[in-house]
Amino acid sequence: MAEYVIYETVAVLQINNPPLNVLSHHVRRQLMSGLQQALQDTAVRSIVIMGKGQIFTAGADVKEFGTEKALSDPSLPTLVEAVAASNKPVVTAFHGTTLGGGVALALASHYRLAASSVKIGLPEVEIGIVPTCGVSQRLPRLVGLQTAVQMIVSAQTMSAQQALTTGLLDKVVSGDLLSEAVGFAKSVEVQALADRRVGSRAVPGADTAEDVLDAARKRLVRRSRGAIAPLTCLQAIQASLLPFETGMKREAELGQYLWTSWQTGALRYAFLAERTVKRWYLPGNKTVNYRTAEPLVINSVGVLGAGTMGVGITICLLQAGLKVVLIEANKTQLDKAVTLIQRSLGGRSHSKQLSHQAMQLRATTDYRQLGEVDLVIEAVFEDLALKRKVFQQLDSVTKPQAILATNTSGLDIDKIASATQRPDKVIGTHFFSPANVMRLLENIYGRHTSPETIATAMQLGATIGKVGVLVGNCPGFVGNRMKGLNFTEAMFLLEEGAEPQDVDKVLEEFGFAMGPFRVSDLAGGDVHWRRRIQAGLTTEQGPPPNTPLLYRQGNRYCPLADMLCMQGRFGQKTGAGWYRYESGSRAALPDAVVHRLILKHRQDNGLQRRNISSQEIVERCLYPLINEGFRILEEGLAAGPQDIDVIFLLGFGWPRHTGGPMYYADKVVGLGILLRCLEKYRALHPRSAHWVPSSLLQTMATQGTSLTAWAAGSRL
Ligand SMILES: CCCCCCCC/C=C\C/C=C/C(=O)SCCNC(=O)CCNC(=O)[C@H](O)C(C)(C)COP(=O)(O)OP(=O)(O)OC[C@H]1O[C@@H](n2cnc3c(N)ncnc32)[C@H](O)[C@@H]1OP(=O)(O)O
Repeated sequence: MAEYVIYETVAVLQINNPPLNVLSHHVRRQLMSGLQQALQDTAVRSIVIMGKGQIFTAGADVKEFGTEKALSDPSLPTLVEAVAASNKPVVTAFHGTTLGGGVALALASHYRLAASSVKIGLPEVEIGIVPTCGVSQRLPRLVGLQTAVQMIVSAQTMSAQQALTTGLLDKVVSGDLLSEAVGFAKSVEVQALADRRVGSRAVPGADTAEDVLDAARKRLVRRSRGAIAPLTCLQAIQASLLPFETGMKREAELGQYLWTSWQTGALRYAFLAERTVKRWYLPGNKTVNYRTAEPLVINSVGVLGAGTMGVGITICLLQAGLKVVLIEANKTQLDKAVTLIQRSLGGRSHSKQLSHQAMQLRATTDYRQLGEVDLVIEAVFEDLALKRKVFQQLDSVTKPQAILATNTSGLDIDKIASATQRPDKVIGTHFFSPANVMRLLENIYGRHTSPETIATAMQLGATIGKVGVLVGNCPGFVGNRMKGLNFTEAMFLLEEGAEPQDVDKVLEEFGFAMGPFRVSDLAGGDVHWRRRIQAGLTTEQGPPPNTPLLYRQGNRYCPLADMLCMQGRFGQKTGAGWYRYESGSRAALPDAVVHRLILKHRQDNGLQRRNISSQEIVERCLYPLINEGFRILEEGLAAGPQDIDVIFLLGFGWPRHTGGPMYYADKVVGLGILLRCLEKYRALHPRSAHWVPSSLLQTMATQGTSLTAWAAGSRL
């Protein structure tokens, strides 16, 4: 609700809609009625709008979008224009975070005041809409085009000091906001309003406008990769160069275009899915869930292994204020890791100058130092026998109640747990590289993992700023199990006529930051080669004896990646992989060696080259992965499609504007079309089991059920 209180001649309208004061329909109604009351009351000479609680407002109520309430009277645009039209001075005073619609209210006001700790931002582009309600027209008039473009298109927040410097704020206050705002409102009651209306001003620096807009356009064309909101927002900003009323009309047209686009639905879904997965439960036993399981308190964590992952994990733990004991048997490696960690945390090599966070690190080669930690994360080489040995040791040196987590990216959690006397305290915590940057934490429960252990791993994820997604135990878990199929098909496309750069280009146009071959070169081709060797699919010398080159373990197989690895072409780190890299450069250059290798492979094996369309590349690379997602749901390895989508959005660079693989299948492709497509490719490629449609998909497509609706019904 919004509260209405009079302080002598000042009417104060306070938004009170915990926890984030979002501008839901009932709040807008009360604000509008408060505004009208203040305008009619002759004793009132000025008006203050502010918020109660932690923040001013997180903006429009995203959960209302797509429902009738979003545009019900008074809609946000109507409320904002009523503020702008007020003939009594309106002062917006904000604190905490002020986003989206909150900024719209402020820009329509005559004065803007804020607490010094405020963060101001326009996240609309991230949910695929234009900052309407006059924001795209008033903001450039107030702060100039350059800053407006930066705020609207980057969606980054601004500090109070920055906002003051750019002219967005009139005053930053450090005392009590309510009394400061009331005092300020009184002081401006006699001031004329005409030049306080932002809409009546001209955009400053209009002479350089074209340059600013052109530069921004070029940047966005390069970066947007199929997302329509950023460039549409830029068009709206450009309209601020027109007379205000004309610009407002243009803003409304562009606003309508995005408001009704499928991409805003997908982006909103992604926003909510990231929050939904926190409400975890076991798909096979819903009584075990985030409400019923209590996490243990974790103050100190051991990290075992100081390679790239171990270092990244240590950095996030220290950044979250936890104490860390880092164990590495190789002293040189340990010293190198400590330097990297200290550098990353802003400390220097002498302990006196270390940052407080870095001082919470104890680095040692001695396992026994793990005796007092509450939880250990093992990050040694990806080898089951090694991990089992390590877990046996951990079991003997750590206190009995300590949780033992493994950062495996696909090994069997139960097999690792069975090396200990405490399988209930063993869990998978799969970080993504670079671990201190990537926001995903895939948590994998084994057969014996206790609810308390799961709750602790999920809580730890939140503590270190990650989005934890709980999944069941299977080879590759959810992410790598699905992703593997994308690369398999990408390689088959090479056998049939494509080049690595063709496949990468199409998937980059679809929205991925990098196509599968560039990703493979970045990650290092040897990682998966070792896994294929361990799985008996290949050997260091080529196919296992008596094995046909193009078939392994009953399925079609492409040996091209193995052939590259046998030549020592592991990707960027060796200067060559699917592409070549000139010294010190990360630019992937098409390589004649690879071209000839593919050509020879086709010739040697009688594989016919044909032209492959972009559509086929998308279908071949993405649909098997999605089909596997349905299988994962069917097998009860993920609680819902949101969990799978969040894994792909945050761990694999899946383009956010498509919502994730499961949302994309459900809402963009359509389950019926997906099913028919899988059946078509199954007929063409009968030796690839991944084209066999999952029964869940078949049932849903046949019954015309929506995956998202099905999932919404089952979520806790
Ligand atoms: C005819 C032409 C068409 C034009 C129509 C015009 C209509 C008006 C439209 C446009 C103008 C205005 C636009 C906007 O304001 S868009 C909304 C902008 N705001 C956001 O995107 C806010 C995003 N929120 C955040 O970034 C964070 O939540 C945070 C930084 C504010 C707080 O973070 P944190 O403390 O970590 O909390 P959570 O993120 O976990 O959130 C807690 C809880 O609150 C829910 N929530 C957050 N923001 C919103 C919101 N804006 N609306 C509704 N609900 C919100 C969040 O989902 C969590 O709830 P849970 O899912 O149930 O756990």
